[in-house]
Amino acid sequence: MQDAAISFHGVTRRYPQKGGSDVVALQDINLSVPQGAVTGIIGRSGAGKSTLLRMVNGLERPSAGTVTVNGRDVGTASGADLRGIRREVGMIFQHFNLLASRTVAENIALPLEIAGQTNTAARVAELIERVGLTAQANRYPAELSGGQKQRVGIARALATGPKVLLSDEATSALDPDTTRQVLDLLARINRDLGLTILLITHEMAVVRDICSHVAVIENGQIVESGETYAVFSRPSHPTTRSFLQGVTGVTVPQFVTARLRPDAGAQAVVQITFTGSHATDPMLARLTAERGISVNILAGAIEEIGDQPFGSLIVGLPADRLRESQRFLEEHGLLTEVLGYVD
Ligand SMILES: Nc1ncnc2c1ncn2[C@@H]1O[C@H](COP(=O)(O)OP(=O)(O)OP(=O)(O)O)[C@@H](O)[C@H]1O
Repeated sequence: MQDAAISFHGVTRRYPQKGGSDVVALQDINLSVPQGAVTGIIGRSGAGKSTLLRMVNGLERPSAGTVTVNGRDVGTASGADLRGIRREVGMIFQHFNLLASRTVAENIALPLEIAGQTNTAARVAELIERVGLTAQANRYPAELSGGQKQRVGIARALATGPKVLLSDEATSALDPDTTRQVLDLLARINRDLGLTILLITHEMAVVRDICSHVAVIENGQIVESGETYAVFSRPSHPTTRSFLQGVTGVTVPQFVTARLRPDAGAQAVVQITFTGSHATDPMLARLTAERGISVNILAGAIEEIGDQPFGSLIVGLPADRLRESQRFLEEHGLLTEVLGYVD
């Protein structure tokens, strides 16, 4: 097992309210963020994501429980200890938080200056090159696109050589193409520097694209967590299922949904999910060849999730052979879910 870079043990955060009961932002959070992985925390607005993230660099303190970063307790750290932890934890933000009066290079140099370094030029140049902004080094934030601003944010977060990078909805203000480029950059940094990344998002597509691990948070509690492909292929909580709708690349075609019924019909419409080594197995062909069951493929997609092939097919199967087909497919490592029936 990988070591945990960040651990939450029984973490609760209450906000006292004047003349009322406390707001419980987080309740008994237990979570292990693996070293060197990209982990996503996904949840709706108000679920507790920001509170959770801000505990990792000590901007928030637990009301109960402990948060450790590389084995050091953040919740009780102060002074030099807390500064030491913060140097190991970089952070990027949805609205970039750049200083408008400083150029790209000067923004990136800022954390180095704060750390007391004077000869920053070579380090800044290296960071600028890493994020692909060499041509923009002397521009001001107002002269940059959103994606370029976030690249500056990333370079600035990396300046002091952190071991952990926190991302607070870093792509939420960006268009899909730019989002893709920024996520690619984060994935590359994770690979090249072995940096642990913990990100919060409300978009499952972000999790699909770069997270090897995911935790789903709702009402201050983690309702599901694990390796991304495992959670995607077997979501157990309704919130996870609703986040997954539309991001696994396959939806029931309109001509089928229009006729879909929840009860009986001649054909069962079944979603088949396959992951890892099963992705390329020709199981449907075998279902036909070995059992004489005809399979009507309605939609399908294969993508890569958490570095694993992840496929999803929607097929029609004869309703009177449904049980047998499901058993055959499940025995061979595929997951099946009946979506409804058509005549
Ligand atoms: N300083 C505070 N005082 C009182 N309540 C707070 C405070 N900060 C957060 N909360 C409450 O704690 C809960 C969790 O908030 P948090 O900001 O962590 O959620 P979130 O998932 O990050 O939401 P969003 O995506 O909208 O930022 C919410 O009910 C929020 O109103």
